[in-house]
Amino acid sequence: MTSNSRIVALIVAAGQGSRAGGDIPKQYRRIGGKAVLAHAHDALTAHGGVSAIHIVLGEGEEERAQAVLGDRVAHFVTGADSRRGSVRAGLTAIAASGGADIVLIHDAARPFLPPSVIDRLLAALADAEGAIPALPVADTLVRSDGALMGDGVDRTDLHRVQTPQAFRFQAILSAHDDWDEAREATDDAQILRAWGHDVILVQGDERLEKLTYPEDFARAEARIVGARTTRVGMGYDVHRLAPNEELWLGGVLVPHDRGLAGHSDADVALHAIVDAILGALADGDIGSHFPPSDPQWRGASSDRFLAHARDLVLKRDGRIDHVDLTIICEAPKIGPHRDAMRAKIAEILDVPVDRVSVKATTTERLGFAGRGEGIAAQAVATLSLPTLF
Ligand SMILES: Nc1ccn([C@@H]2O[C@H](COP(=O)(O)OP(=O)(O)OP(=O)(O)O)[C@@H](O)[C@H]2O)c(=O)n1
Ligand SMILES: C[C@](O)(CO)[C@H](O)COP(=O)(O)O
Repeated sequence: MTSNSRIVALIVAAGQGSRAGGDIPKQYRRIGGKAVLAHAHDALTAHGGVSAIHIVLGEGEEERAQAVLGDRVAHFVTGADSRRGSVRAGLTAIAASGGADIVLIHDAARPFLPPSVIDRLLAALADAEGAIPALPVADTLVRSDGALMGDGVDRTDLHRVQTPQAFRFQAILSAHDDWDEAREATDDAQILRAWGHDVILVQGDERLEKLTYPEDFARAEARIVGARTTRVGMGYDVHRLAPNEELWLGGVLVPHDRGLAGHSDADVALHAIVDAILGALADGDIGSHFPPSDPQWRGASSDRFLAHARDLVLKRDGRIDHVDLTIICEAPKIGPHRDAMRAKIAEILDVPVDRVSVKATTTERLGFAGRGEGIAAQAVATLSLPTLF
């Protein structure tokens, strides 16, 4: 694998989910408010190396799939009666749309995919045409003899095999094309191996468990709901007060004899909140998302920057628990505008207004704010994010 390798993900989601029961196939059921298929898509997209996602669906399921995927992007392919047939249909579609160097074949029914597993798989492809995640079997294994226990099975060297399975694309495509249709195979690594290639085992992950039976969903739900962490970020910004400028503060146009100067509308309060949210996400700062050198942000309303920060939180399945803003200036008085600012910030962040605090202070006429040369703002944002990975 080189850093230029084109890595394409293939999610198989054309099964009936008959063992899982329920009214709809398991890939469309929700865990933590998000469809199983969307979890799998997000996990693959979150790995920066994946350049395209193909999803194999049951016949006529495109609308249902797009409904649960929202604005996530994927190429849809119609599947077959067996998982093997569905994978083959997906590989054929990838070949027809430009091919790939590497393909990651993944069950939609394995929604929790840590990026570290993908890293291990891709690294292993330096030494083989295929690599799969596997976990050693830990329990005692026995055959059943009706309701009775039969002979024990030696568990030495036995592993549970998971997905995604990583392959050099041409190798797995050829192996599938050459496979005897009369035989079944429960995974793609068997097909590659039967064609004469080595497949490397890398360490799998307990979180990758496949959703197969009804009780698996309750466990998955408990995992995602329980596993959240609180993140706190802080932001600070200053802009200069200048004549002939409008004064935008906290998303509100405040009447004043001067306004704040800057590349955008210079709303120092919203900028501080954006940086606080980005800080909690550990995702750079406002300048790295909206470079001042980019002319498209000249005079831009800072509402857009704050909406962008909100969307980054939502994309990570996060929630904005609280924002605390302090505006530091001698004038104008913030009190008369406080409620309008709180309402506006809450509207942009799409949170109840009681999660937004706006405070103000002077610096007792000391420093640049005290002399009325500029306005400063600082903010603290508290987020709740999933901690699965
Ligand atoms: N004809 C099929 C069968 C399975 N799959 C996909 O293969 C993955 C793993 O299969 P499995 O857990 O066996 O899913 P189902 O076949 O849906 O389950 P069941 O056997 O209980 O009906 C699932 O994401 C499933 O959607 C597929 O794309 N096409
Ligand atoms: C491919 C697979 O996920 C590897 O463990 C598994 O074999 C697919 O599930 P199935 O029940 O065998 O269809």
